[in-house]
Amino acid sequence: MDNYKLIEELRGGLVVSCQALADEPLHSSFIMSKMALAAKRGGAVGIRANGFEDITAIRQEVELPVIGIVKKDYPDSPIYITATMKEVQEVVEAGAEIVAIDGTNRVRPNGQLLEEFYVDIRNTYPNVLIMADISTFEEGKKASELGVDLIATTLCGYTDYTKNVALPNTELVKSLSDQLPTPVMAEGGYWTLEDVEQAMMAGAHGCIIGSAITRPMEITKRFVGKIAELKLME
Ligand SMILES: CC(=O)N[C@H](C=O)[C@@H](O)[C@H](O)[C@H](O)COP(=O)(O)O
Repeated sequence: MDNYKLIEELRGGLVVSCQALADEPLHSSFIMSKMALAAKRGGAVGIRANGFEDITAIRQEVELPVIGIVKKDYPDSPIYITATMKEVQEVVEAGAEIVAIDGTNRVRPNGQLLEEFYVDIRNTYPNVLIMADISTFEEGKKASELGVDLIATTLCGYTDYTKNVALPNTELVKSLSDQLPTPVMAEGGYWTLEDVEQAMMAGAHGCIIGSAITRPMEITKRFVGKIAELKLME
């Protein structure tokens, strides 16, 4: 599929993020591949996944566009989503069509700035689509000016300077969608049908949901929390 068609496939659709890190109960490529299958049967238009093994297993199970990332903690660096070319290579070799990278203005663990990293990716993998995971409007604007193919609001709430922002941030989706030519995926903290409605009304190209669909421990906590709140009111 050509890249223009691929971006169109995501329009008005739901991408399901199928991720469970090593410390999570469902950590398993097999389980993630079945989560992806369930998402596909439910009507998802794409999958977001982490790491070579999960992306490969998902690729074998479903024929949907995959947004690949590699989460890795580097000492002394706050950047953990696809931080260097090594992680990009892993995503591309696993077969993802889209690589999502940290799209903030923070310095990468290898000292690179976003613009240098972006040029390296384009030069090395000219056919791979680049999604910038950003946390603020300014970061989205810069990523758009660089020429990324897609912007996602993934990191809003997860950088030092946005950690107090309430999620989901549909206002950020609106300002990005209104002012930039680059398609914007609403991502981060989408839990209800109303949240999704607001994001789509705000002009989102599509919505990416993880925890509310694929993290049963978080889903359980949410219900348990509600019951605990009700008990306090008795
Ligand atoms: C901040 C960060 O590391 N986000 C990660 C990015 O891939 C995932 O852990 C999230 O699940 C994903 O962004 C979807 O968001 P939510 O799970 O809130 O629907």
